[in-house]
Amino acid sequence: MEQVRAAEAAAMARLPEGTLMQRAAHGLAAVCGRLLGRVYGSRVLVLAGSGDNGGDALYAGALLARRGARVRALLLSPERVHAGGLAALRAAGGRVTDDQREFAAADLVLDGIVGIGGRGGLRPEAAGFAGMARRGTVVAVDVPSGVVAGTGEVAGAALRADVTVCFGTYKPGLLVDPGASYAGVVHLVEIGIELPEAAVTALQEADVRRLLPVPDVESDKYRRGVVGIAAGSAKYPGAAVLSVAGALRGGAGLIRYVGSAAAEVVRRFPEVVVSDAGLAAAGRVQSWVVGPGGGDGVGEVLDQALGAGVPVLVDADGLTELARRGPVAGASLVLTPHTGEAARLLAGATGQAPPDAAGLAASRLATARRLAELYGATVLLKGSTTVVADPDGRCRVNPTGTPWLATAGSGDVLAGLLGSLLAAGLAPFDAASVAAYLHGLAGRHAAERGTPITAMDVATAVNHQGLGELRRPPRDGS
Ligand SMILES: NC(=O)C1=CN([C@@H]2O[C@H](COP(=O)(O)OP(=O)(O)OC[C@H]3O[C@@H](n4cnc5c(N)ncnc54)[C@H](O)[C@@H]3O)[C@@H](O)[C@H]2O)[C@@H](O)CC1
Ligand SMILES: Nc1ncnc2c1ncn2[C@@H]1O[C@H](COP(=O)(O)OP(=O)(O)O)[C@@H](O)[C@H]1O
Ligand SMILES: [K+]
Repeated sequence: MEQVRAAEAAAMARLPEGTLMQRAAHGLAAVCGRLLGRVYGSRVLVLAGSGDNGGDALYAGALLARRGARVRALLLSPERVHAGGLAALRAAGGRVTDDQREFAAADLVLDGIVGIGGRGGLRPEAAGFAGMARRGTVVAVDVPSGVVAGTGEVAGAALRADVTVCFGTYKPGLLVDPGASYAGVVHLVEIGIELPEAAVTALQEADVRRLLPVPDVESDKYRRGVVGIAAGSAKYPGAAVLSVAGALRGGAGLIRYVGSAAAEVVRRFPEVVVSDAGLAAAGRVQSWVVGPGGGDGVGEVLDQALGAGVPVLVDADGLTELARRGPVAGASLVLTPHTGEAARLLAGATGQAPPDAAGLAASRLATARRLAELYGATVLLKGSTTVVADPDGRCRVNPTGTPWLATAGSGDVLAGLLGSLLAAGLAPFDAASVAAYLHGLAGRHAAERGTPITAMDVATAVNHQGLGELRRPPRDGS
């Protein structure tokens, strides 16, 4: 958020005073007008805190009042309210109220309590609104109050918005849970600020299209990439089948499977080359996937993979084993923990007791970054919002996915898919973020009818036609 402030300061220095706030307020009022349909005669409540966020809300309230809305403003700190915003609202016919019942009666509530200047949990006078019954639409100004704009963390209560109108740039807190679940539909209003490359980004369809490997005339199966899958055990043979299913859809030219589920794997996928000897006997690969359903023998498998000189993806039982050892040097590593595994990994690296997994889910960006730094690895932290952190500090939030993906074995499919992209030569950070993107889209496609899906449905859906389009260059060649 420091970058946003610096960019705003630079723009403000160029522009007449108040220009950015006026742009923000006009964009905000326009969205509110569309949501209301008929502005004239509608009831609007502005919740105004003491900073510029309250200023935006009051100016937008004034614009709606000029169009005939009955606008009331509830001031959370009347002595420190944005004076210009309040004067504009009054001049337009709006009034100040202290009647909290306006909240339930309003057709539209503008949440201008705090924006990017919010610190700590909402103060008690504001927190009460978080749980209050409402009839109308709640529109958050820039960010739902109570959500930390830079991280998506929520310290205590936050206002639940139907729509968030953010200014200049999407704040990470609108894209990462738990914050994202408070934001509703997010609209961006351009206010003319120029930002440096953001610390947290999200892949767009065009990025995925650019990154996904497509075979050309010179390709052969080895050049397309060979992925090695060391997964499954007597107890969990299914994990082997599912990670191979994911890998087959990732675009590698050949899959070598090593482990005790070789018979199950070839029965289902005759195209896979299998062996039940060690990794060294498997032949050359360009990446190893270690751990899904790995069972007790996973330690030795991990040792062999780490010594193979190719990128290694460690998942599931492999992560538990890695946590026992703590950070290892030498290999290019991708770790794919859910929050429970992340807790173990943190404990393994710090020697402290494992932190509470729910707490890690509430601070997803910080958790992924910390693990990436501690293990010198690319970390894909799974869950309601998947985030990918690189040891070089970059971070991506995955924009696709659906809660239907929370089904046994879907993580195995993701591991195979990601391993396949590594073998095809994508850098670990790109491979992880593209895999999460495709996995999330496949999950959405499989769950299109709103019925439960299986992990194998997800793997199959990666080949769905819509996703296949991502591998085709656009017709204009751009
Ligand atoms: N700086 C700019 O040029 C622009 C800023 N804009 C708006 O300005 C906002 C940032 O404004 P500010 O820097 O004034 O900060 P905010 O208005 O976001 O918050 C600061 C105020 O809120 C109070 N506050 C902090 N934490 C609180 C909490 N937990 N509970 C209750 N009150 C709390 C503080 O005492 C302070 O008065 C942006 O989010 C955006 O809405 C827009 O107008 C666009 C242009
Ligand atoms: N609430 C949720 N919303 C969206 N995706 C989820 C949610 N919970 C889990 N997922 C996704 O489902 C997959 C589950 O993987 P994982 O936890 O490894 O399960 P398993 O080990 O059974 O395969 C991950 O891709 C994860 O991001
Ligand atoms: K707000």
